[in-house]
Amino acid sequence: MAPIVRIENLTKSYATGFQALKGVSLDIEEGEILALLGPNGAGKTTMISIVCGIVTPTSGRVTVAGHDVIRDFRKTREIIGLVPQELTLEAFETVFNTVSFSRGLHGKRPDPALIEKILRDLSLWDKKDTMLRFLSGGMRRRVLIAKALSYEPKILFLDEPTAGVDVSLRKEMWQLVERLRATGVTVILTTHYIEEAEEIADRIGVIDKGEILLVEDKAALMRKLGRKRLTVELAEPVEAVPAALSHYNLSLGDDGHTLVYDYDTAGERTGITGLLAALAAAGLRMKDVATEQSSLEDIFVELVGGAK
Ligand SMILES: Nc1ncnc2c1ncn2[C@@H]1O[C@H](COP(=O)(O)OP(=O)(O)OP(=O)(O)O)[C@@H](O)[C@H]1O
Repeated sequence: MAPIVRIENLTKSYATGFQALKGVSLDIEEGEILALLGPNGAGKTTMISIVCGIVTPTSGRVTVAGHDVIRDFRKTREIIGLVPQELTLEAFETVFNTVSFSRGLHGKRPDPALIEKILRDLSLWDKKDTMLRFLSGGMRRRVLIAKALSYEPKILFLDEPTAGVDVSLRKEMWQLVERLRATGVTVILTTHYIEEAEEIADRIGVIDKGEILLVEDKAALMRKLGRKRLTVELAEPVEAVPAALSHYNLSLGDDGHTLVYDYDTAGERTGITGLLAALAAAGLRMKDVATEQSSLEDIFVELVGGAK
């Protein structure tokens, strides 16, 4: 199937001469949840803004459902919902009217039942008659999402949807994204919360200094770059790693009470069985064994740190 969004060799130099994007190419598949991770200033908002037709690229091309985002601007804007970072809302308008108005702006017939459903899904229904200026920051952010959903986009861009949102609301938003995906909507979100990407994304893109460092299926990424650590707690401490175990590259921890073994999860053989047998053969008694898996955060820090 052709990708729903195709980004080809996109560059962007701002009037200041700053090059925010340096040749980005990316295909986004219909129905997926793609999380874009990257440090501040990486170029995430610039890229999203170009896809949404708000910023013009310096060179390169973007198509949405086969339509060029510059030439067929109207068509592509109909398909895309954008939830921006900034909270720009009409202070004196009510929640319900703002969201309904947004639907009308996109040329859709009024649909109060749909607006009600969206507001209920976002826990905003009890605020429907409240003026926007009386809402909290988290509620305003949800109004921005409701506005974008009001015209039933096929693709939804969320620029840091949960920044400054409390934990329970963040979880609610994740559930909402899941429900949207279940209805076939493609979701692209930028985030600083790696936990968020780990929780909800199908694929993860890492962007830094205007370049895509990688785009990969989340599970494959964890398998490929993930490392595991086995920590063996010894019944009696040792002063050094026994010579018979030297080829395992173990390190001694906790004043000789633990032996630590790092291994690659991508390898066919981890060597754990052999290691445990060798420990027993060397006369070391084990009190406990624990493993931990590197998180997406470790992987991200390694990638972006390594690119500096
Ligand atoms: N209108 C502009 N004029 C000049 N430079 C800009 C403009 N907009 C963005 N930039 C610069 O381009 C770079 C990329 O910005 P962008 O907002 O795309 O990053 P981001 O990855 O979204 O960052 P954040 O996570 O902080 O939102 C930054 O260095 C920013 O200062």
